[in-house]
Amino acid sequence: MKRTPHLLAIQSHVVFGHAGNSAAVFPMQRVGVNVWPLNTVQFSNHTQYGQWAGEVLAPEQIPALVEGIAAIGELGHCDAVLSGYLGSAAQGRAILTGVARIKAANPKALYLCDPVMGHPEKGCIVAPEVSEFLLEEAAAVADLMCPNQLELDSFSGRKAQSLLDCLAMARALLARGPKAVLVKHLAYPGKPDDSFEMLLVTADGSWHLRRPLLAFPRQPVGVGDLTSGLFLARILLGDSLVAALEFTAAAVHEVLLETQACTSYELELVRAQDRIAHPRVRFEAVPISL
Ligand SMILES: Nc1ncnc2c1ncn2[C@@H]1O[C@H](COP(=O)(O)OP(=O)(O)O)[C@@H](O)[C@H]1O
Ligand SMILES: Cc1ncc(COP(=O)(O)O)c(C=O)c1O
Ligand SMILES: [Mg+2]
Repeated sequence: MKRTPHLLAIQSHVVFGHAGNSAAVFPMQRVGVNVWPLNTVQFSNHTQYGQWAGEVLAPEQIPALVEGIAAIGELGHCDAVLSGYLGSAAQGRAILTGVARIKAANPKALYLCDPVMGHPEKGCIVAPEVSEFLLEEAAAVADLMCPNQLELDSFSGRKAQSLLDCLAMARALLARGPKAVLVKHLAYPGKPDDSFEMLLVTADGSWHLRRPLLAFPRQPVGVGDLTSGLFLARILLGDSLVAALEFTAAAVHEVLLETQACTSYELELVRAQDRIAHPRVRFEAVPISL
């Protein structure tokens, strides 16, 4: 029988609704991964409501919790680490300490870093020390990085001018260490208005994927976290990087269709669970040749 993979997911938790682990844990479980959620914050709701209650986890708790799992002899079973929103660079460094400990226990373990920087237009910006940490420290350790366009622009210090420019920026990030860069959401002058696009770049090639852009009165939150989580889950389940991208795009699209049909602001993950596990739509990742 095939072993069920184990994944340590280090990101935020919201009591109500879906962002961070509250967007990613259930879908990763639903596709067949054992998830170990380590919540970096516990907030009442995601920050795009403009108000919330709750607390941030002290950075030293992250390696302490990892050490606790080592103490019961289970750390070597960890196949991957996922990290998302960081409250501070100190929390990021604590995650890297945890990743180093896990890689020592299981050298095959993968680390996916979602370099969450927030959306300035939605009133959510991370401190400059966090973006600097992500580029200068986390990129060197991460096996996979999943920025959106804003995050890629921030790493590059400029705005992308074309699809080829996005590709060049993703390759520059790849050169800092990751084996693959998934740009979860592309934006560039000339992109068709009705498409939502993603880009995968590895040492072996580059792939571009398009899916329909759906209309929402208010953009749902947690889509990036859902995307990174499903991408890593499918890789652990044995998909190639390209197959994991195609599955993820389809499953996320199914969630958005369900969310749109319910006219809900929060992602309809429970209602969409069968569609997550068995997406009915399919989008092809097309190789880009220069
Ligand atoms: N097919 C789609 N149609 C419309 N909006 C989408 C679609 N897919 C994702 N989105 C929206 O696009 C954004 C996702 O962008 P991205 O920058 O990858 O992620 P996030 O901000 O969630 O990390 C979110 O605002 C999400 O609600
Ligand atoms: C607590 C929390 N975690 C994570 C996120 C990231 O969500 P997204 O996937 O939309 O980038 C947000 C966004 O507001 C948030 O409030
Ligand atoms: Mg995000």
